[in-house]
Amino acid sequence: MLLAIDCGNTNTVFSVWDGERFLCTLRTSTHHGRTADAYFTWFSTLMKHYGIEAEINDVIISSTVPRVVFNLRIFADRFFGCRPLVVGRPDCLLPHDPRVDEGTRPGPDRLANAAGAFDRHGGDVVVVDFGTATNFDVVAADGAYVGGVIAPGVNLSLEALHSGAAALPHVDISQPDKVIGTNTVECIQSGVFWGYIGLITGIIDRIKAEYGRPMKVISTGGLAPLFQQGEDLFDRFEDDLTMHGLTVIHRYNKENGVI
Ligand SMILES: Nc1ncnc2c1ncn2[C@@H]1O[C@H](COP(=O)(O)OP(=O)(O)OP(=O)(O)O)[C@@H](O)[C@H]1O
Ligand SMILES: CC(C)(CO)[C@@H](O)C(=O)NCCC(=O)O
Ligand SMILES: [K+]
Repeated sequence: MLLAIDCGNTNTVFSVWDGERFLCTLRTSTHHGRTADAYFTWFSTLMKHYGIEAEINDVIISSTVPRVVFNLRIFADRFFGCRPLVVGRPDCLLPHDPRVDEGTRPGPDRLANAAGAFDRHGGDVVVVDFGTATNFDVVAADGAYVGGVIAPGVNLSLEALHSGAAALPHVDISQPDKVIGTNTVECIQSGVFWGYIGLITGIIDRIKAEYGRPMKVISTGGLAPLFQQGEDLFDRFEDDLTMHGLTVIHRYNKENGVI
């Protein structure tokens, strides 16, 4: 079985894939100091808790935080006896090579999103991924990742207001009923929520205009549903898109004899 690890700047997600479906999805915060032993203690405890018996013999990692890969490699080697595939490294093949400026290293989560979106929908897709950053990943007709947009994430924007302005409290995101807030919290929520609606709409419209062909818009990431409510921004929401992309990349490497 395959263990797919999606390590973001805020959270790290482990999913076990049996070849047809995900048996479980486990989430922890990202810490570069976490050791291989600590990962295994956490992972095996939760697997036992959910009554899942999985014989893992392959591991694939997408990490937007380079430093955590060291301990995750030891984790894969020590507990599952395998050399993990690390997306973005030269020895991990991609079904379609990205077309970006020379020297650019697209985030592995974006490469996984592109592989997952192409597998499910074919090309001419834009993926909107709501993580620490909000990124828009454009997948061409032939499946290549061809770039996109990186914007500050929702929680990062809220945090920036709180840390940069002495009188502004920490606020959680929610959808305000109206735009004109009548207290500080409502004003912040309005700014970030409606500002974000404008950002998403504006960027998607501009991407479509520049791209010049009809495109599908797929959203992913924990906060995507919040922006879908009552708005017609995305064609689909697919929570497991990055993980699905990792299984696609793993399968491609297996078929091509890399592992
Ligand atoms: N309705 C909500 N209100 C507030 N926070 C939410 C809500 N829904 C999800 N979240 C949080 O939003 C964050 C976004 O989730 P997601 O897993 O997509 O990105 P992340 O893990 O934070 O980012 P990264 O992948 O860059 O580490 C998570 O921390 C999640 O707990
Ligand atoms: C944009 C993020 C932070 C989104 O997780 C990640 O994909 C990343 O670190 N990317 C590297 C730069 C790039 O994608 O062009
Ligand atoms: K993510």
